[in-house]
Order: sequence, then C-alpha cells, then structure tokens
Amino acid sequence: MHGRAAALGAGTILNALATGTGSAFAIDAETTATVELDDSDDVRGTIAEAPDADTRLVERCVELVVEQYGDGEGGTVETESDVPMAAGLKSSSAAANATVLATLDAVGASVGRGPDDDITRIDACRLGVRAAREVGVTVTGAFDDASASMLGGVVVTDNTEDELVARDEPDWDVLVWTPPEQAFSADADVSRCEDVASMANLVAELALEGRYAEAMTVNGLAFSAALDFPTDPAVEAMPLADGVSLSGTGPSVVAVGDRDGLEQVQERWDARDGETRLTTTRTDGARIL
Ligand SMILES: Nc1ncnc2c1ncn2[C@@H]1O[C@H](COP(=O)(O)OP(=O)(O)OP(=O)(O)O)[C@@H](O)[C@H]1O
Ligand SMILES: O=C(O)C1=C[C@@H](O)[C@@H](O)[C@H](O)C1
Repeated sequence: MHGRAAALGAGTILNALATGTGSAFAIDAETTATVELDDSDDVRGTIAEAPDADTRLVERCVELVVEQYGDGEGGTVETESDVPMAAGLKSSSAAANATVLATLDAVGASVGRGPDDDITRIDACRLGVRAAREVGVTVTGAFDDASASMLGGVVVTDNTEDELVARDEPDWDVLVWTPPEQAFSADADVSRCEDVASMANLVAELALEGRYAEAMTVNGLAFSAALDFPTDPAVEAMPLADGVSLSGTGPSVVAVGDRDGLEQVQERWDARDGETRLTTTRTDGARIL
C-alpha cells in the first residue's frame, strides 16, 4: 500500500506564542512524503536531508491515520524537503501534512468536502497538529502554520481551539532570509512572548482588517525583541518592502512586496551569512501526488 503527498512551507504574520491567535501564509516551498504500508508492527521514518533528525512527528502521523482509517498496518515514511528544518518556515507542519495525506492515500481514504469523502483537508490538518502536540515539537499546536500549509493562502486561526478564523488568497512576491542556525519551536521562551501580548493583539486586529503587511512588520519587531533576534534585517527591508517579519520562532526573516523592491532587499540580505531566496505565495495548498 503506497501513498505520496506534498505540503507547503509558510511564513508568519502573527506568532501565536503570545495569545494563541496566529496568522501565516503559504509559500512556494514543498515537503514530499512517501508512505509504504505493510503488515509489520511499527512505523519507521527517514528524513532524506537529515538522517539523524527526529522522525517521531512523521511516524506518529502515520500511526494516527492508520488507527482511524487503516487496519493496524506498520511501514515506512520518507520525507524530502526544500523547507529547511527548524528555520521558522514551518517545516514541521509541512512534514506532518504531507505525511497525513500520503498515509490517507495509502489506506485508500478519500480527502475532500463531498458527502462520500472520508475526511476534509482541514480535519486531516488537525490530525497532524495532534501528532505535533503528542511528540512535543510545538507550543500551541501551530494550527496557524498547519492550516496555511494545508490550504494555501493566508490564514488567521485560534490555536487554542484549532479553528480557522479567516482565510484569504493574496498573490505576493516573498523574500526569505535563512541564517545558518536552527531554532526549534519547542525551545522558544514562551513567557517572553507572552510579555508582548498587547502587540500580538494589535497584529491580530490588523490582520483581520486585511492589513497583512503592516501586521507582519509589527509582529516581527515585537517577537524579534522577545526572542532575542536582530531587528537590523527588518530595518534594512522596511524602505523597500511592504512588510517584513521574523518567521515563526526564527531565525528566518520573510519580506513581502513588489519584485523590484524585494530584489534590492535581497542584495542587502545577501551580505549576511546564510541563504536568501525569492519566491511567491501559494494558494493551492497541499496535495496527494
Ligand atoms: N522534513 C521533515 N521530515 C520529518 N520531520 C520533520 C521535517 N522537518 C521538520 N520535522 C520535524 O519538525 C521538527 C522541527 O519543528 P519546529 O517547529 O522546531 O520547526 P519549524 O516548523 O521549521 O519551525 P517554526 O514553527 O518556527 O516555523 C523536527 O525536529 C522534526 O521532528
Ligand atoms: O509551536 C507553535 O505553536 C508555533 C510556532 C511558530 O511557528 C509560531 O509562528 C506559531 O504561531 C506557533
């Protein structure tokens, strides 16, 4: 029994660690999961780019789907990804969503909104969020990141209830800077994030008014300060981009705006260690391959 699916990375508009309300947008970066189910007793995961990394998230995703839609199968799951791990670009959400969809494909469960479908995409996404909570790779469950990765577009969510509050489909150019370090969400200083809750409430208001670019800039300044990341990249981008923010719990920084302006920001950010990449938003979301 074989299944294969791809899900998207994402950037941050509002980090949910302060209040539980979060907002994220899908970008054109993908993680692909390939699942092979058999009559073995356990699930073994492999991450193509990182053989020593923690595979419990994707293994738990397979187990949860098999428990509900399969027949007790074990097997293997392998991910391949161009979303860098623990860089703030929602690698965990992309891996979980791709794995959940690939496993649903493998057991022959149909994903969609029709009366005969077994599960909707948003409920498939909730399974991945449950797995992320169970293995401890998230603080709030990160339903904001997960739903952006699964549905595409911009989402605003209540991560305390795993509910979608708003969704939109803007078409943006996006610049990403990823420094060479990693920052695991589970290690983030939540109490420092809670200290900037008043700014998070302002960011949520702006996002719900559709003022996404301003929202993300306020988010970036507040959470860079709370989590001790530099604000220089944001200041360099502000005259040339519509919005710029620390993404997730860092260390990546994302900017949105017009292509010309972002190319000029890229020249500035290229002077830093790490990698820059010009990409776009995606509105189509995750898919079975
Ligand atoms: N390609 C992958 N395949 C399998 N598991 C992955 C993959 N990428 C990430 N993970 C899992 O997600 C964990 C990292 O999660 P974390 O939330 O810290 O990173 P992130 O989602 O990139 O960050 P952020 O939430 O700030 O965007 C890894 O330890 C691993 O368990
Ligand atoms: O682990 C979490 O709960 C989160 C991590 C970051 O990606 C945040 O951006 C997100 O809002 C929540």
